[in-house]
Amino acid sequence: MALPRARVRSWVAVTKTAHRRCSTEGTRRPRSLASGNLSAALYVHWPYCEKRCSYCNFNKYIPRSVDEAAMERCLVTETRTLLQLSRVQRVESVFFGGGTPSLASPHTVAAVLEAVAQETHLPADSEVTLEVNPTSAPGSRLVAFGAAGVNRLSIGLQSLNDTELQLLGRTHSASDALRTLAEARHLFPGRVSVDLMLGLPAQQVGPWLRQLQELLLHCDDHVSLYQLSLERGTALFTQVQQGTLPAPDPDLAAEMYLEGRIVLRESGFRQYEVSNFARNGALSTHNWTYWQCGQYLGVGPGAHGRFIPQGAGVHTREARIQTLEPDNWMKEVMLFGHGTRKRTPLGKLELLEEVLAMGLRTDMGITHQHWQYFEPQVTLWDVFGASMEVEELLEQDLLLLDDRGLRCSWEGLAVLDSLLLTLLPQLHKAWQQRCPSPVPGG
Ligand SMILES: C[S@@+](CC[C@H](N)C(=O)[O-])C[C@H]1O[C@@H](n2cnc3c(N)ncnc32)[C@H](O)[C@@H]1O
Ligand SMILES: C[S@@+](CC[C@H](N)C(=O)[O-])C[C@H]1O[C@@H](n2cnc3c(N)ncnc32)[C@H](O)[C@@H]1O
Ligand code: SF4
Repeated sequence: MALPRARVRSWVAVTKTAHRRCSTEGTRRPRSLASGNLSAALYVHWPYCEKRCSYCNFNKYIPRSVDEAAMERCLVTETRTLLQLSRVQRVESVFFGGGTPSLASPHTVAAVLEAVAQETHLPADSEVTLEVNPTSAPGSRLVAFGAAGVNRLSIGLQSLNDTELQLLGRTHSASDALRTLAEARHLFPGRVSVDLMLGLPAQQVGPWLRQLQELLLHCDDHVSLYQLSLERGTALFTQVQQGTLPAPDPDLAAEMYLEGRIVLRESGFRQYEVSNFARNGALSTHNWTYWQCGQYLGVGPGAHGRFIPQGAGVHTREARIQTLEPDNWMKEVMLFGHGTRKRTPLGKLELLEEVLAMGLRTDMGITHQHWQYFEPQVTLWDVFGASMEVEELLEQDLLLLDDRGLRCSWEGLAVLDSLLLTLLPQLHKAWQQRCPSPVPGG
Protein backbone atom coordinates (compact mmCIF):
# COMPACT_ATOMS: atom_id res chain seq x y z
CA MET A 1 0.00 0.00 0.00
CA ALA A 2 1.41 3.41 -0.94
CA LEU A 3 1.97 5.91 1.85
CA PRO A 4 -1.17 8.05 2.01
CA ARG A 5 -0.75 11.72 1.18
CA ALA A 6 -0.84 14.08 4.14
CA ARG A 7 -4.19 15.78 4.35
CA VAL A 8 -5.10 17.89 7.30
CA ARG A 9 -8.75 18.39 7.87
CA SER A 10 -9.55 21.53 9.75
CA TRP A 11 -11.43 20.96 12.99
CA VAL A 12 -14.44 22.47 11.23
CA ALA A 13 -14.97 19.37 9.10
CA VAL A 14 -14.55 17.17 12.12
CA THR A 15 -17.14 18.87 14.28
CA LYS A 16 -19.57 18.64 11.38
CA THR A 17 -19.29 14.85 11.29
CA ALA A 18 -19.15 14.32 14.68
CA HIS A 19 -6.56 20.54 29.08
CA ARG A 20 -5.35 20.29 31.61
CA ARG A 21 -2.09 22.04 32.51
CA CYS A 22 0.38 19.30 33.18
CA SER A 23 2.62 17.33 30.90
CA THR A 24 1.29 14.00 32.12
CA GLU A 25 -2.16 14.94 30.91
CA GLY A 26 -1.97 12.74 27.87
CA THR A 27 -1.29 9.65 29.92
CA ARG A 28 -4.33 9.62 32.12
CA ARG A 29 -8.02 9.56 31.59
CA PRO A 30 -9.71 12.99 31.67
CA ARG A 31 -11.82 13.62 34.71
CA SER A 32 -14.91 13.85 32.51
CA LEU A 33 -14.65 10.13 31.80
CA ALA A 34 -13.14 9.10 35.11
CA SER A 35 -16.26 10.47 36.75
CA GLY A 36 -18.58 8.78 34.23
CA ASN A 37 -21.65 10.77 33.37
CA LEU A 38 -21.33 13.07 36.34
CA SER A 39 -19.27 15.72 34.63
CA ALA A 40 -19.29 17.62 31.37
CA ALA A 41 -17.76 20.45 29.41
CA LEU A 42 -19.95 23.40 28.46
CA TYR A 43 -19.83 25.25 25.13
CA VAL A 44 -21.53 28.65 24.91
CA HIS A 45 -22.10 30.16 21.46
CA TRP A 46 -22.16 33.93 20.94
CA PRO A 47 -23.58 34.23 17.41
CA TYR A 48 -22.74 37.80 16.46
CA CYS A 49 -19.82 39.30 14.52
CA GLU A 50 -18.87 42.77 13.34
CA LYS A 51 -18.27 41.71 9.77
CA ARG A 52 -18.51 38.53 7.70
CA CYS A 53 -15.10 36.99 6.98
CA SER A 54 -14.72 35.74 3.42
CA TYR A 55 -14.10 32.10 4.34
CA CYS A 56 -16.42 31.57 7.29
CA ASN A 57 -19.58 29.45 7.29
CA PHE A 58 -20.03 29.28 11.01
CA ASN A 59 -23.34 30.13 12.61
CA LYS A 60 -22.86 33.88 12.83
CA TYR A 61 -24.91 36.98 12.18
CA ILE A 62 -24.01 40.62 11.56
CA PRO A 63 -26.77 42.45 13.46
CA ARG A 64 -27.66 46.13 13.37
CA SER A 65 -27.97 45.99 17.12
CA VAL A 66 -27.96 43.32 19.79
CA ASP A 67 -30.37 43.13 22.71
CA GLU A 68 -27.64 41.94 25.03
CA ALA A 69 -29.80 41.86 28.14
CA ALA A 70 -32.22 39.46 26.40
CA MET A 71 -29.38 37.38 25.02
CA GLU A 72 -27.81 37.14 28.48
CA ARG A 73 -31.11 36.05 30.04
CA CYS A 74 -31.57 33.37 27.40
CA LEU A 75 -28.02 32.04 27.67
CA VAL A 76 -28.41 31.82 31.43
CA THR A 77 -31.82 30.13 31.15
CA GLU A 78 -30.62 27.56 28.64
CA THR A 79 -27.49 26.86 30.68
CA ARG A 80 -29.63 26.12 33.73
CA THR A 81 -32.09 23.97 31.75
CA LEU A 82 -29.42 21.82 30.12
CA LEU A 83 -27.45 21.40 33.34
CA GLN A 84 -30.60 20.23 35.10
CA LEU A 85 -31.45 17.93 32.21
CA SER A 86 -28.02 16.34 32.14
CA ARG A 87 -27.78 16.11 35.93
CA VAL A 88 -24.03 16.60 35.69
CA GLN A 89 -22.44 17.35 39.02
CA ARG A 90 -19.38 19.22 37.83
CA VAL A 91 -18.39 21.31 34.85
CA GLU A 92 -14.71 21.01 34.06
CA SER A 93 -14.44 23.52 31.26
CA VAL A 94 -16.46 26.30 29.72
CA PHE A 95 -15.73 27.56 26.21
CA PHE A 96 -17.22 30.82 24.95
CA GLY A 97 -17.00 30.51 21.16
CA GLY A 98 -18.66 32.07 18.20
CA GLY A 99 -19.22 34.22 16.28
CA THR A 100 -17.21 36.77 18.19
CA PRO A 101 -17.75 36.29 21.91
CA SER A 102 -15.16 38.96 22.69
CA LEU A 103 -17.85 41.41 21.48
CA ALA A 104 -20.17 40.25 24.28
CA SER A 105 -20.18 42.10 27.53
CA PRO A 106 -18.06 40.62 30.35
CA HIS A 107 -21.25 40.87 32.40
CA THR A 108 -22.88 38.25 30.15
CA VAL A 109 -19.91 35.91 30.54
CA ALA A 110 -20.01 36.37 34.32
CA ALA A 111 -23.77 35.71 34.41
CA VAL A 112 -23.40 32.39 32.56
CA LEU A 113 -20.54 31.31 34.85
CA GLU A 114 -22.54 32.28 37.90
CA ALA A 115 -25.46 30.15 36.68
CA VAL A 116 -23.09 27.20 36.17
CA ALA A 117 -21.69 27.61 39.67
CA GLN A 118 -25.21 27.77 41.14
CA GLU A 119 -26.50 24.71 39.29
CA THR A 120 -23.48 22.47 39.68
CA HIS A 121 -19.89 22.41 40.86
CA LEU A 122 -17.54 24.62 38.82
CA PRO A 123 -14.11 23.85 40.30
CA ALA A 124 -11.79 26.81 40.77
CA ASP A 125 -9.29 25.27 38.34
CA SER A 126 -11.83 24.69 35.55
CA GLU A 127 -10.66 25.96 32.20
CA VAL A 128 -12.75 28.92 31.03
CA THR A 129 -11.81 29.93 27.49
CA LEU A 130 -12.96 32.94 25.51
CA GLU A 131 -12.39 33.26 21.76
CA VAL A 132 -10.98 36.69 21.07
CA ASN A 133 -10.74 38.50 17.75
CA PRO A 134 -7.72 40.80 17.54
CA THR A 135 -8.70 44.44 17.47
CA SER A 136 -7.07 47.79 17.31
CA ALA A 137 -8.83 48.78 20.55
CA PRO A 138 -6.78 48.69 23.72
CA GLY A 139 -7.45 45.78 26.04
CA SER A 140 -9.32 46.95 29.09
CA ARG A 141 -12.05 44.48 28.05
CA LEU A 142 -9.63 41.58 28.46
CA VAL A 143 -9.11 42.63 32.06
CA ALA A 144 -12.88 42.69 32.54
CA PHE A 145 -13.24 39.22 30.99
CA GLY A 146 -10.60 37.97 33.44
CA ALA A 147 -12.55 39.48 36.31
CA ALA A 148 -15.69 37.76 34.96
CA GLY A 149 -14.00 34.36 35.33
CA VAL A 150 -12.26 33.75 31.99
CA ASN A 151 -8.82 32.18 32.51
CA ARG A 152 -7.79 31.19 28.98
CA LEU A 153 -7.94 33.04 25.66
CA SER A 154 -8.02 31.67 22.13
CA ILE A 155 -7.01 34.39 19.70
CA GLY A 156 -8.18 34.18 16.07
CA LEU A 157 -4.99 35.56 14.63
CA GLN A 158 -5.27 33.59 11.32
CA SER A 159 -2.28 35.20 9.57
CA LEU A 160 0.55 37.63 10.14
CA ASN A 161 0.38 38.94 6.59
CA ASP A 162 -1.81 42.01 5.99
CA THR A 163 -2.62 41.06 2.38
CA GLU A 164 -3.81 37.63 3.53
CA LEU A 165 -5.82 39.19 6.36
CA GLN A 166 -7.55 41.40 3.80
CA LEU A 167 -8.23 38.42 1.57
CA LEU A 168 -9.81 36.69 4.56
CA GLY A 169 -11.96 39.76 5.21
CA ARG A 170 -10.59 40.22 8.71
CA THR A 171 -11.04 43.52 10.48
CA HIS A 172 -7.57 43.38 12.06
CA SER A 173 -4.02 43.87 10.84
CA ALA A 174 -0.95 41.79 11.69
CA SER A 175 0.20 44.45 14.14
CA ASP A 176 -3.23 44.45 15.82
CA ALA A 177 -2.89 40.68 16.19
CA LEU A 178 0.56 40.90 17.78
CA ARG A 179 -0.53 43.68 20.12
CA THR A 180 -3.62 41.73 21.22
CA LEU A 181 -1.44 38.66 21.72
CA ALA A 182 1.08 40.56 23.86
CA GLU A 183 -1.72 42.03 25.96
CA ALA A 184 -3.35 38.62 26.36
CA ARG A 185 -0.07 37.01 27.46
CA HIS A 186 0.50 39.76 29.95
CA LEU A 187 -2.93 39.17 31.51
CA PHE A 188 -3.19 35.37 31.10
CA PRO A 189 0.40 34.08 31.11
CA GLY A 190 0.67 30.47 29.88
CA ARG A 191 -3.05 30.43 29.02
CA VAL A 192 -3.20 31.96 25.55
CA SER A 193 -3.77 30.03 22.32
CA VAL A 194 -3.53 31.33 18.76
CA ASP A 195 -5.25 30.04 15.62
CA LEU A 196 -3.13 30.23 12.47
CA MET A 197 -4.60 29.27 9.10
CA LEU A 198 -2.76 27.59 6.25
CA GLY A 199 -3.49 26.62 2.67
CA LEU A 200 -4.94 29.97 1.58
CA PRO A 201 -5.29 30.73 -2.14
CA ALA A 202 -1.88 31.71 -3.60
CA GLN A 203 -0.13 31.08 -0.28
CA GLN A 204 3.38 29.68 -0.66
CA VAL A 205 5.20 27.36 1.73
CA GLY A 206 8.31 29.49 2.43
CA PRO A 207 6.51 32.72 3.32
CA TRP A 208 3.97 30.81 5.44
CA LEU A 209 6.78 29.12 7.37
CA ARG A 210 8.35 32.51 7.96
CA GLN A 211 5.01 33.67 9.43
CA LEU A 212 5.03 30.67 11.73
CA GLN A 213 8.63 31.45 12.78
CA GLU A 214 7.61 35.03 13.49
CA LEU A 215 4.63 33.83 15.47
CA LEU A 216 6.92 31.65 17.56
CA LEU A 217 8.79 34.76 18.66
CA HIS A 218 5.57 36.14 20.12
CA CYS A 219 3.24 33.30 21.02
CA ASP A 220 2.44 31.63 24.30
CA ASP A 221 2.18 27.87 24.95
CA HIS A 222 -0.64 26.82 22.60
CA VAL A 223 -0.93 27.00 18.82
CA SER A 224 -3.67 25.63 16.55
CA LEU A 225 -3.02 25.20 12.82
CA TYR A 226 -6.16 25.10 10.69
CA GLN A 227 -6.11 24.30 7.02
CA LEU A 228 -8.53 26.51 5.12
CA SER A 229 -11.65 24.61 4.28
CA LEU A 230 -13.25 26.25 1.25
CA GLU A 231 -16.92 26.33 2.21
CA ARG A 232 -19.78 26.60 -0.28
CA GLY A 233 -21.71 29.83 0.22
CA THR A 234 -18.73 31.89 1.36
CA ALA A 235 -17.30 34.83 -0.61
CA LEU A 236 -13.98 33.03 -0.97
CA PHE A 237 -15.68 29.98 -2.45
CA THR A 238 -17.42 32.17 -5.05
CA GLN A 239 -14.19 33.97 -5.93
CA VAL A 240 -12.43 30.65 -6.50
CA GLN A 241 -15.41 29.31 -8.50
CA GLN A 242 -15.42 32.41 -10.70
CA GLY A 243 -11.67 32.16 -11.21
CA THR A 244 -10.86 35.55 -9.65
CA LEU A 245 -8.76 33.70 -7.07
CA PRO A 246 -6.69 30.53 -7.54
CA ALA A 247 -8.00 27.44 -5.79
CA PRO A 248 -5.97 26.54 -2.71
CA ASP A 249 -3.39 23.90 -3.60
CA PRO A 250 -3.86 20.82 -1.33
CA ASP A 251 -0.28 19.65 -1.92
CA LEU A 252 1.11 22.99 -0.77
CA ALA A 253 -1.20 22.95 2.25
CA ALA A 254 0.03 19.45 3.13
CA GLU A 255 3.63 20.66 2.83
CA MET A 256 2.93 23.66 5.08
CA TYR A 257 1.38 21.38 7.66
CA LEU A 258 4.19 18.81 7.53
CA GLU A 259 6.91 21.46 7.74
CA GLY A 260 4.98 23.49 10.30
CA ARG A 261 4.61 20.60 12.74
CA ILE A 262 8.38 20.01 12.57
CA VAL A 263 9.07 23.68 13.29
CA LEU A 264 6.69 23.55 16.26
CA ARG A 265 8.23 20.33 17.55
CA GLU A 266 11.70 21.87 17.36
CA SER A 267 10.37 24.77 19.43
CA GLY A 268 9.27 22.43 22.20
CA PHE A 269 5.62 22.01 21.26
CA ARG A 270 3.95 18.64 21.61
CA GLN A 271 1.51 17.87 18.81
CA TYR A 272 -1.17 16.47 21.06
CA GLU A 273 -3.83 16.49 18.36
CA VAL A 274 -3.99 16.73 14.57
CA SER A 275 -4.31 20.54 14.60
CA ASN A 276 -3.16 21.40 18.12
CA PHE A 277 0.23 21.99 19.66
CA ALA A 278 1.10 22.77 23.26
CA ARG A 279 4.19 23.21 25.37
CA ASN A 280 4.61 23.33 29.14
CA GLY A 281 1.53 21.10 29.41
CA ALA A 282 -0.85 23.80 28.13
CA LEU A 283 -3.26 21.31 26.48
CA SER A 284 -6.86 22.46 26.15
CA THR A 285 -9.14 20.62 28.57
CA HIS A 286 -12.24 21.62 26.66
CA ASN A 287 -11.25 20.18 23.31
CA TRP A 288 -9.72 17.16 25.01
CA THR A 289 -13.19 16.31 26.31
CA TYR A 290 -14.55 16.30 22.72
CA TRP A 291 -11.74 14.05 21.46
CA GLN A 292 -12.23 11.66 24.35
CA CYS A 293 -15.98 11.56 23.74
CA GLY A 294 -16.70 13.01 27.15
CA GLN A 295 -20.03 14.74 27.67
CA TYR A 296 -20.47 18.34 26.58
CA LEU A 297 -23.48 20.62 26.68
CA GLY A 298 -24.00 23.16 23.91
CA VAL A 299 -25.72 26.41 24.86
CA GLY A 300 -26.65 29.22 22.46
CA PRO A 301 -27.77 29.40 18.82
CA GLY A 302 -26.39 26.54 16.76
CA ALA A 303 -24.38 25.03 19.62
CA HIS A 304 -23.80 21.29 19.52
CA GLY A 305 -23.84 19.01 22.54
CA ARG A 306 -23.43 15.34 23.35
CA PHE A 307 -24.78 14.11 26.64
CA ILE A 308 -27.20 11.79 28.37
CA PRO A 309 -30.36 13.71 29.33
CA GLN A 310 -30.80 11.82 32.58
CA GLY A 311 -33.23 14.37 33.97
CA ALA A 312 -35.71 13.31 31.25
CA GLY A 313 -35.31 9.66 32.22
CA VAL A 314 -33.21 8.96 29.11
CA HIS A 315 -30.14 6.76 29.48
CA THR A 316 -28.76 7.01 25.95
CA ARG A 317 -26.26 9.59 24.84
CA GLU A 318 -27.73 12.12 22.42
CA ALA A 319 -26.24 14.43 19.80
CA ARG A 320 -28.08 17.73 20.18
CA ILE A 321 -28.17 20.91 18.12
CA GLN A 322 -29.71 24.17 19.24
CA THR A 323 -31.80 26.34 16.91
CA LEU A 324 -29.53 28.29 14.58
CA GLU A 325 -31.15 31.69 14.16
CA PRO A 326 -30.69 33.85 17.28
CA ASP A 327 -34.15 35.48 17.37
CA ASN A 328 -35.92 32.14 16.91
CA TRP A 329 -33.60 30.54 19.45
CA MET A 330 -34.42 33.28 21.99
CA LYS A 331 -38.18 32.83 21.45
CA GLU A 332 -37.85 29.10 22.08
CA VAL A 333 -35.73 29.61 25.17
CA MET A 334 -38.29 32.04 26.55
CA LEU A 335 -41.12 29.57 25.86
CA PHE A 336 -39.52 26.25 26.75
CA GLY A 337 -36.37 27.07 28.71
CA HIS A 338 -34.18 25.79 25.88
CA GLY A 339 -33.83 26.03 22.11
CA THR A 340 -32.91 22.43 21.34
CA ARG A 341 -33.87 21.88 17.70
CA LYS A 342 -32.55 18.40 17.03
CA ARG A 343 -31.94 15.38 19.24
CA THR A 344 -30.36 12.27 17.80
CA PRO A 345 -29.90 9.26 20.06
CA LEU A 346 -26.50 7.74 19.38
CA GLY A 347 -26.42 3.99 18.82
CA LYS A 348 -23.58 1.95 20.21
CA LEU A 349 -21.84 1.60 16.85
CA GLU A 350 -22.09 5.33 16.15
CA LEU A 351 -20.61 6.05 19.54
CA LEU A 352 -17.73 3.65 18.90
CA GLU A 353 -17.11 5.29 15.52
CA GLU A 354 -16.75 8.59 17.35
CA VAL A 355 -14.52 7.08 20.01
CA LEU A 356 -12.29 5.81 17.21
CA ALA A 357 -12.29 8.84 14.91
CA MET A 358 -11.98 11.42 17.69
CA GLY A 359 -9.60 9.45 19.91
CA LEU A 360 -7.12 8.83 17.11
CA ARG A 361 -6.88 12.57 16.54
CA THR A 362 -4.85 12.76 19.75
CA ASP A 363 -1.29 11.56 20.19
CA MET A 364 -2.46 9.43 23.12
CA GLY A 365 -4.93 7.64 20.85
CA ILE A 366 -7.35 5.18 22.43
CA THR A 367 -6.12 3.31 25.47
CA HIS A 368 -7.57 -0.14 26.22
CA GLN A 369 -9.07 1.31 29.37
CA HIS A 370 -10.72 4.12 27.41
CA TRP A 371 -12.16 1.73 24.80
CA GLN A 372 -13.40 -0.60 27.52
CA TYR A 373 -15.28 2.26 29.12
CA PHE A 374 -17.45 2.49 25.98
CA GLU A 375 -17.33 -1.17 24.93
CA PRO A 376 -16.62 -3.61 27.75
CA GLN A 377 -17.11 -6.79 25.70
CA VAL A 378 -15.15 -6.44 22.46
CA THR A 379 -11.54 -5.33 22.85
CA LEU A 380 -9.41 -3.26 20.50
CA TRP A 381 -7.48 -6.49 19.81
CA ASP A 382 -10.74 -8.22 18.86
CA VAL A 383 -11.69 -5.45 16.44
CA PHE A 384 -8.36 -4.65 14.83
CA GLY A 385 -5.91 -7.40 15.83
CA ALA A 386 -6.71 -9.89 13.07
CA SER A 387 -7.21 -7.53 10.12
CA MET A 388 -4.71 -7.78 7.24
CA GLU A 389 -5.35 -4.16 6.22
CA VAL A 390 -4.70 -2.91 9.73
CA GLU A 391 -1.59 -5.11 9.87
CA GLU A 392 -0.30 -3.24 6.80
CA LEU A 393 -0.75 0.11 8.56
CA LEU A 394 1.08 -1.26 11.59
CA GLU A 395 3.93 -2.50 9.39
CA GLN A 396 4.17 0.91 7.72
CA ASP A 397 4.58 2.43 11.20
CA LEU A 398 1.55 4.65 10.68
CA LEU A 399 -0.40 3.01 13.48
CA LEU A 400 0.45 1.30 16.76
CA LEU A 401 -1.57 -1.38 18.51
CA ASP A 402 0.07 -2.58 21.71
CA ASP A 403 -0.45 -2.98 25.44
CA ARG A 404 -1.30 0.71 25.75
CA GLY A 405 -3.96 0.69 23.05
CA LEU A 406 -4.41 1.98 19.50
CA ARG A 407 -2.79 5.20 18.36
CA CYS A 408 -1.24 6.96 15.39
CA SER A 409 2.49 7.31 15.05
CA TRP A 410 3.87 10.80 14.40
CA GLU A 411 3.70 10.02 10.66
CA GLY A 412 0.23 8.51 11.00
CA LEU A 413 -1.23 11.55 12.75
CA ALA A 414 -0.61 13.57 9.57
CA VAL A 415 -2.65 11.14 7.44
CA LEU A 416 -5.37 10.18 9.90
CA ASP A 417 -8.19 10.58 7.38
CA SER A 418 -6.63 7.92 5.17
CA LEU A 419 -6.16 5.57 8.12
CA LEU A 420 -9.81 5.93 9.07
CA LEU A 421 -10.76 4.70 5.59
CA THR A 422 -9.40 1.34 6.73
CA LEU A 423 -10.25 1.46 10.43
CA LEU A 424 -13.92 2.47 10.29
CA PRO A 425 -14.95 -0.35 7.89
CA GLN A 426 -13.01 -2.76 10.09
CA LEU A 427 -15.00 -1.59 13.10
CA HIS A 428 -18.23 -2.14 11.15
CA LYS A 429 -17.11 -5.61 10.11
CA ALA A 430 -16.27 -6.60 13.67
CA TRP A 431 -19.55 -5.16 14.89
CA GLN A 432 -21.58 -7.08 12.34
CA GLN A 433 -19.82 -10.29 13.27
CA ARG A 434 -20.71 -9.64 16.85
CA CYS A 435 -24.33 -8.55 16.31
CA PRO A 436 -25.43 -9.97 12.94
CA SER A 437 -29.00 -8.57 13.20
CA PRO A 438 -29.26 -5.44 10.98
CA VAL A 439 -30.41 -3.00 13.65
CA PRO A 440 -30.02 0.55 12.26
CA GLY A 441 -27.47 2.61 14.16
CA GLY A 442 -25.98 -0.33 16.03
C1 LIG B 1 -15.27 30.24 13.81
S1 LIG B 1 -13.88 31.05 14.40
C2 LIG B 1 -14.55 31.85 15.76
C3 LIG B 1 -13.56 32.73 16.44
C4 LIG B 1 -13.45 34.14 15.99
N1 LIG B 1 -14.67 34.70 15.54
C5 LIG B 1 -12.41 34.30 14.93
O1 LIG B 1 -12.77 34.49 13.78
O2 LIG B 1 -11.25 34.27 15.26
C6 LIG B 1 -12.84 29.82 15.16
C7 LIG B 1 -11.66 29.43 14.30
O3 LIG B 1 -12.08 28.57 13.27
C8 LIG B 1 -11.17 28.63 12.21
N2 LIG B 1 -11.94 28.63 10.97
C9 LIG B 1 -13.08 29.29 10.71
N3 LIG B 1 -13.50 29.06 9.45
C10 LIG B 1 -12.59 28.23 8.89
C11 LIG B 1 -12.45 27.62 7.60
N4 LIG B 1 -13.33 27.85 6.65
N5 LIG B 1 -11.40 26.81 7.40
C12 LIG B 1 -10.51 26.58 8.39
N6 LIG B 1 -10.57 27.13 9.60
C13 LIG B 1 -11.60 27.95 9.86
C14 LIG B 1 -10.38 29.91 12.37
O4 LIG B 1 -9.02 29.64 12.54
C15 LIG B 1 -10.98 30.55 13.59
O5 LIG B 1 -10.00 31.11 14.45
C1 LIG C 1 -11.97 26.37 16.15
S1 LIG C 1 -11.85 25.70 17.74
C2 LIG C 1 -10.69 26.83 18.35
C3 LIG C 1 -10.08 26.27 19.57
C4 LIG C 1 -8.80 26.94 19.90
N1 LIG C 1 -7.78 26.67 18.95
C5 LIG C 1 -8.36 26.52 21.31
O1 LIG C 1 -7.30 25.94 21.46
O2 LIG C 1 -9.09 26.82 22.23
C6 LIG C 1 -13.31 26.17 18.59
C7 LIG C 1 -13.80 25.15 19.57
O3 LIG C 1 -15.10 25.51 20.01
C8 LIG C 1 -15.93 24.39 20.09
N2 LIG C 1 -17.08 24.66 19.21
C9 LIG C 1 -17.12 25.51 18.17
N3 LIG C 1 -18.34 25.56 17.63
C10 LIG C 1 -19.10 24.74 18.34
C11 LIG C 1 -20.49 24.39 18.31
N4 LIG C 1 -21.32 24.90 17.42
N5 LIG C 1 -20.94 23.53 19.24
C12 LIG C 1 -20.12 23.00 20.16
N6 LIG C 1 -18.82 23.31 20.25
C13 LIG C 1 -18.32 24.16 19.36
C14 LIG C 1 -15.08 23.21 19.77
O4 LIG C 1 -14.55 22.77 20.99
C15 LIG C 1 -13.96 23.78 18.98
O5 LIG C 1 -12.82 23.03 19.08
S1 SF4 D 1 -14.32 33.88 11.18
FE1 SF4 D 1 -14.90 34.55 13.21
S2 SF4 D 1 -15.11 36.80 13.02
FE2 SF4 D 1 -15.09 35.99 10.97
S3 SF4 D 1 -17.26 35.77 10.45
FE3 SF4 D 1 -16.53 33.78 11.21
S4 SF4 D 1 -16.99 33.77 13.37
FE4 SF4 D 1 -17.13 35.90 12.66
